[in-house]
Amino acid sequence: MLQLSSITKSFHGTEVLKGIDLTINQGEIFGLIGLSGAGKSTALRTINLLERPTTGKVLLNNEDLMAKSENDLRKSRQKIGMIFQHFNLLTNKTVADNVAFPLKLAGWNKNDIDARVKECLTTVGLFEKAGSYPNQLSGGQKQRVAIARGIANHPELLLADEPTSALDPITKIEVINYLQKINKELGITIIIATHDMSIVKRLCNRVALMKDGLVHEKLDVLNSEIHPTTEFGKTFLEIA
Ligand SMILES: Nc1ncnc2c1ncn2[C@@H]1O[C@H](COP(=O)(O)OP(=O)(O)OP(=O)(O)O)[C@@H](O)[C@H]1O
Repeated sequence: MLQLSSITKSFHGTEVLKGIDLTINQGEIFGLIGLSGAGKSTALRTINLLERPTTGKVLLNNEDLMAKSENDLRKSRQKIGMIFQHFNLLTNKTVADNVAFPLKLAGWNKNDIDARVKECLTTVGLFEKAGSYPNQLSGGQKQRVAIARGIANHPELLLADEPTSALDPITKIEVINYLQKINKELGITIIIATHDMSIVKRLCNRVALMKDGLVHEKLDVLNSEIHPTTEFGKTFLEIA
């Protein structure tokens, strides 16, 4: 469903992505792993053009996102939800209004928004918190609201940038379980950038190990095990 082709990204003349090629299949949970600074978050953010690649192509269902007009790109982006390490909720809006936000932007009518907000909050087990404000919630609850917001517009793809890094180990498992649920029950393809190998082993079907702005090795995750073939891959998996 998604193809990244020869993606490069430079910031102020420094190339931080040096030619990323990746194909992500419909329905999989794919991990971007690697050391700090390897380019995981930047690679993830090129997928919805939050970071526009310097060169290369991003194909979503064979459509070239970089070639689209602003209006068409806005529509394509509605197929891609995103969640972040620090949740990025609107603190002055209720939980329900946070989830409603992308639907308002997409021009939904009020009745449809209300029904969809209820559905999404129920999916993440938080309907009873609809009227609360983000600062009244725990970290895990905030991330679940962010997941509800991320799936509100029926995306095909959810991008997750370090989704559990700000959470304690127990809460982390709770969030992982909800990500698994939306993948299985709603068929949403998920791409996760993370350092956290425990979530990768629990959740992902495949991973790309990144090093210095390149995909160093692509690996299958089978029965929560990853068997790298390169020296760097073996060392990384030992220490991670
Ligand atoms: N907006 C930016 N401006 C300048 N440099 C940036 C910007 N965003 C990322 N970089 C640089 O790009 C490189 C890759 O960063 P990125 O955050 O993608 O790595 P990462 O693998 O996700 O690291 P971490 O695990 O620490 O989040 C780093 O050297 C970083 O400093």
